[in-house]
Amino acid sequence: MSFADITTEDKRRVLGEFTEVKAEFASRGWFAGTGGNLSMRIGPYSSERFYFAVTASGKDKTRSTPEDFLFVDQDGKPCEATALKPSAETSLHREIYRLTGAGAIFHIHSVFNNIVSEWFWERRAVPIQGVELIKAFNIWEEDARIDVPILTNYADVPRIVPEITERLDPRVPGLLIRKHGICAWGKDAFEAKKHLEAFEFLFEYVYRWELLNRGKP
Ligand SMILES: CSCCC(=O)C(=O)COP(=O)(O)O
Ligand SMILES: [Zn+2]
Repeated sequence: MSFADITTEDKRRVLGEFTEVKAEFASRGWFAGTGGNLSMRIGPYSSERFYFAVTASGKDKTRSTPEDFLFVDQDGKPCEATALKPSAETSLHREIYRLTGAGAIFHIHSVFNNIVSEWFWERRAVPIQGVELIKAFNIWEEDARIDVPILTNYADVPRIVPEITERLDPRVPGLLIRKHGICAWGKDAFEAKKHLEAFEFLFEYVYRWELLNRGKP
């Protein structure tokens, strides 16, 4: 199946859902300074061939316009004639889709995700244990522990890709990039949003817990 076989109705459905999620994240202040990018997969999937809608690069993502998204293929190449440029971080989305077959990937910058990524940089992971919201990742064991990987924030974005390949943990639907932000994903937009919200809650928890424990005897 090629991109041409995807129905207009399907494209409208994806873009409708996409527009809603983007507006919701904008209302939370998750796109400061044009930072952040979102993608949603469309059509059938194989790790060698897939398509997704992605936010256009450099846009003010707090606004809704007819030029907010474009469709690209597994190589990040536009599927239709367009003057829009895909997100500068499309290579991260491509690799996560290739490895996981996810249905949506959301990347946002927040103060809490930036701070914890620096605080735990020497460990290359943020450890989180026993907090209820770990269950949002469908991890139900008693006192579960997860380690959220932290990747190097290379200015040349494609250089981050091999670290995704190496560090992605199938149990943990998110990756931090040092002093940059998080990519969180799920089988569809609903699940990717749930995961992103859970990560942001957990990062704020970790931040506050570390602060509270400074100087504790
Ligand atoms: C001004 S933020 C720097 C780029 C970035 O990290 C980001 O998330 C937005 O890049 P895009 O190309 O997707 O607009
Ligand atoms: Zn970013």
